[in-house]
Amino acid sequence: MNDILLNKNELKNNQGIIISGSKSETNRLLLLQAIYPNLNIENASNSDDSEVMRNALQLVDNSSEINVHHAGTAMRFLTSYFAVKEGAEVVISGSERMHERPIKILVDSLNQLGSNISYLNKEGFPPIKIIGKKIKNNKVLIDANVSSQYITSLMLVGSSLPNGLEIQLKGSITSIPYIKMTLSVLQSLGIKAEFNDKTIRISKTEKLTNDTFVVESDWSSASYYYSLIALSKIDTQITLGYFKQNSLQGDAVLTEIYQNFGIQTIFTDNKIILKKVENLSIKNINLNLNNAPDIAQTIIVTCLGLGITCNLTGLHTLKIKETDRLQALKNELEKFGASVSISADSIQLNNSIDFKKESVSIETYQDHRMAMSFAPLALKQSLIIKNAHVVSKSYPDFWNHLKSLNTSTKYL
Ligand SMILES: O=C(O)C1=C[C@@H](OP(=O)(O)O)[C@@H](O)[C@H](O)C1
Ligand SMILES: C=C(OP(=O)(O)O)C(=O)O
Repeated sequence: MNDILLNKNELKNNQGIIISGSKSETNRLLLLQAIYPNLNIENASNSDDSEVMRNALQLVDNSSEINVHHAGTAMRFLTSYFAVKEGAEVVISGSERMHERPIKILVDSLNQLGSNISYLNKEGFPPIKIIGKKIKNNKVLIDANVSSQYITSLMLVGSSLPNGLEIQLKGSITSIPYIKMTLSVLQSLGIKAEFNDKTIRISKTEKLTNDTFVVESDWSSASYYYSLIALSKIDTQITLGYFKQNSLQGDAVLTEIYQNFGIQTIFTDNKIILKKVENLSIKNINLNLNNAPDIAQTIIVTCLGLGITCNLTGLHTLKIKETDRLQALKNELEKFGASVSISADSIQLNNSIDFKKESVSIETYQDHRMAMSFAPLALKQSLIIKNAHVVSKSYPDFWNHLKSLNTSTKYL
């Protein structure tokens, strides 16, 4: 499968869609399962990124080469895992893009603790070589402004260290809900962990008091249905499982954000019903998405589809994700005739547009979220999504699920 043609269409009624488990929760739990083998994970993610994590952690040989492909969480979480595993000797590499995604902040902190990690190519970037060490130190300082994944990575190994771990965060803290997710996962398994102001403390824990964790489905994946419903007629609705009202995932903020686009979220049992209840007449929206960077692409494409201008801020991390997402969005949104400006941490969609008769071809830059965030625009005009298979990084079922709602999904 390469490119996919989405002819202009309306949503069809359906029996509801079950989205697989959150990749963020799953990748945390897989690492914890490697430390605490009795841990039982239910509704785990079927994403490529979780598969990469699973395979890497199943290595029996202490001396191995691991390729994490595009999986940022796997790259960062596995670095700490092997760095504190006495006797391990591994090389971790990834896709070309992964070798442009910085890791120095995490490596410096681990080496400060007593690890032995070196760069095989460019200083500060994967591939890296790790020689696992027994870590006796229990205090570490880390820059918190570039990626919360570095902090999660340290938190996940903290309870396995002989003296636990105290992590001091330096500077402003980015993507905070992901740190809180890690904290909640640890606490719910019975690991003593606290996060006050700029200090995180994880206590040494031999055994989990609760050894089953049910992963909630992935809210970032749900965002594409919010966009589809936002671009549909009043009363259109869709049911998604399995979600809960008290989510650990910051992207559950979708329920609030999409009220701006006339969408109501109804929680019933373990599912949500998204329903378009109003055609609101807002013309412009301003949002700081520092807490929910992964839904920025979804939201700006919804705005384009609805003819709303928008100003999204707090997005400095988008430049170091699967692609430079700010530049990629600008390139693709401008194909529709939109005027888009970007800065180091923001993006503005400045005008509304007229949709075209001919299909528009969307480049996806090896970024699953470029493919999935543009797909809902097929309710407004025909699209060709290039390299459509990229979605499997987080949501392998995406095109099949979309097809169950929309008759015309054609592989080219
Ligand atoms: O911890 C996690 O599971 C994630 C943290 C976020 O990254 P940053 O902290 O680098 O923004 C997010 O964008 C990513 O998709 C998943
Ligand atoms: C940024 C993402 O993932 P990662 O950083 O784990 O590659 C994402 O899924 O949008």
